[in-house]
Amino acid sequence: MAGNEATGVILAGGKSRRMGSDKTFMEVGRAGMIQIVAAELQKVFEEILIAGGSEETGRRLGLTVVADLIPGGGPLSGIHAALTASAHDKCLVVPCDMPFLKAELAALMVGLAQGYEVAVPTDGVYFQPLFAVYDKSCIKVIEQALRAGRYKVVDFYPQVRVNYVNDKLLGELADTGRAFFNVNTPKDLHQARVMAGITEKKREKKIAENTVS
Ligand SMILES: Nc1nc2c(ncn2[C@@H]2O[C@H](COP(=O)(O)OP(=O)(O)OP(=O)(O)O)[C@@H](O)[C@H]2O)c(=O)[nH]1
Ligand SMILES: [Mg+2]
Repeated sequence: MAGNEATGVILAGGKSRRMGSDKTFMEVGRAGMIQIVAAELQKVFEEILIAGGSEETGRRLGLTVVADLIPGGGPLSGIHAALTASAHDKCLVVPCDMPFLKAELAALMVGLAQGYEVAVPTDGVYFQPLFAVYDKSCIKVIEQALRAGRYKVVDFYPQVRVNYVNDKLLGELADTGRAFFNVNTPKDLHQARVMAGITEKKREKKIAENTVS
């Protein structure tokens, strides 16, 4: 899978307000969400950075944590810091609370970002700015947005070259509803655990039936 020419970034500098306590390592299936996300990205990226969060998170994962350089802008601050620190020009940015994301989709997005400054999935109405690829050439524009208090990630898109990727294209590779499922509330966490459990049971059934090895 093509990913060697890009850096994987996991955003982890949030306050988990809706969850009520730090959601980073909350378990879905067999591991903490950020551990699942890191393991999936490791299939594609040699360099993975954690944007925001504690040094302890980095130690537990064996990954480098980069602190927000212009704090207070939410995920946009994390994207900015990661682009500044990454070894590669392009960063595939994901949140720590997307436990069913797929490496195949990450690799596809990196490929679709070639020749663009941003590649973002869209259904024509909504964007997935936190499953998107950003180029270092966005740093200046993002910095201006942060300094002006324009924190909504998609707001800087009109200023750069964006590949708006029809999410039907991603849907050919994986169930995007599942892959982009985002755990924000205790209810979402419960649902994610149910989703993980169902799959696990299906897998065990398949193993029992000898249809997978
Ligand atoms: N580096 C960095 N990451 C952030 C920041 N704010 C949010 N994130 C991350 O961005 C991703 C999406 O944010 P949310 O799902 O809203 O997470 P959150 O901000 O912890 O949750 P709420 O407080 O409930 O909004 C998560 O992976 C967060 O950890 C920030 O200020 N800096
Ligand atoms: Mg979220």
